[in-house]
Amino acid sequence: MRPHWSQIHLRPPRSASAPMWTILGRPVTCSGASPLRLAWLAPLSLAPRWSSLRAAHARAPRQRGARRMCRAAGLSGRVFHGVRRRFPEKSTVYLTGVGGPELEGEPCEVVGVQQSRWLVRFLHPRFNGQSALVPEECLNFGYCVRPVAAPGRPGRSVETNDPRTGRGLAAAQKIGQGQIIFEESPFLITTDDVNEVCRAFFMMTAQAPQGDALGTFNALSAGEGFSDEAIARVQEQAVEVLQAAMGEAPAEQLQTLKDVLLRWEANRFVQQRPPNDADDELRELRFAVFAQVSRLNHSCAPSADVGYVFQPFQSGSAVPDDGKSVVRAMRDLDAGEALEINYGPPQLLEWPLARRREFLQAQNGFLCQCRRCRDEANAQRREDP
Ligand SMILES: C[S@@+](CC[C@H](N)C(=O)[O-])C[C@H]1O[C@@H](n2cnc3c(N)ncnc32)[C@H](O)[C@@H]1O
Repeated sequence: MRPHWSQIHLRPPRSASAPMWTILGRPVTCSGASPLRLAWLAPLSLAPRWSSLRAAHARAPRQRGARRMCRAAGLSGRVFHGVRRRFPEKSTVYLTGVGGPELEGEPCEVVGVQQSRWLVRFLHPRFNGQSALVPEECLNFGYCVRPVAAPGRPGRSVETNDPRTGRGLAAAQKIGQGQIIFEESPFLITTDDVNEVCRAFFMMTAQAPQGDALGTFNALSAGEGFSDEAIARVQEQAVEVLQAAMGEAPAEQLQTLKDVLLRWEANRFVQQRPPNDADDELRELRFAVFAQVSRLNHSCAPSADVGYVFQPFQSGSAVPDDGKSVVRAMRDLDAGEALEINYGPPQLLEWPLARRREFLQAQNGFLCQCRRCRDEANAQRREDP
């Protein structure tokens, strides 16, 4: 019989060889490798419910201009479906309202779903890699760093460079309208909290050189065309993160975090499940960064489109490719034609030049230099010298 949550008291293991938790005062020993089935973690009576968790998230300080409603994105290669939520494999999640104050905010890695609970592995070394089963209302998503996988259907796109828009992609061959150009899973997924972005960066740094995520991230655009206003906002965020963590913002660390946040801002894609995906009750807003998709430039006359594949919700299972991004041709493309997407809402394509540029400057931090904008700006200058 399972003990009631109030009878469970969890303590960090006393030694590396004999990790120990106590239930009703009796020590429970488990091997670090196997999940600690007995010590399932039940919520405290005052644990926040779904609704309050959601409200708390909504109340959390948001970055100005953090949301780009425009760009759809994928999740990761393999996603676990829980009772009502999905977490990419190896997500870092934080415990909340479970096991007592010493476990509040404890970071764990998602391993899977069992018996309608999430199987998580404690990340802190004092837990010796032990696992626990946790009710899903006691988990908050933080970030996920994944190995960089080669995009599906290689050879259909090539890298390009343009002094106005930076590096980009072009069709490597003729591609028919509606055809898939490539598919890709992101290597970095975060919430819209800059602290989580910085934590993810430190995890990528710790994994290097084994992991390729750091190198891939550093090779992405650092928001080269960003306006002074956008740079000042990112600088403010980096100072806040450092002051909260260290009480000061030394110049070297400040520059590092500023670069990290600029890269993230320039390359993240908003991921949110469609509203009709009713099973996924907590439709959390997540940001995804890709090795290839993040190379797609914006155009006000786009040639490509990014969509994503969402598998039907199946509680308690892992689904490969759920949320994977799929890049398709919006029209027939010749070899060498630029692959460009619309970073804005669909109606942006109907707006006049000034409104489009204003929107992209405010939401994405750069002055649009796509062919259509340049042509229209030149035409206006000729008409109104
Ligand atoms: C997702 S990245 C695209 C790849 C990027 N050009 C690179 O060099 O890696 C977005 C960044 O590319 C640049 N960019 C994309 N589309 C642009 C456009 N239409 N006009 C000017 N800059 C653009 C901006 O610097 C933007 O922050």
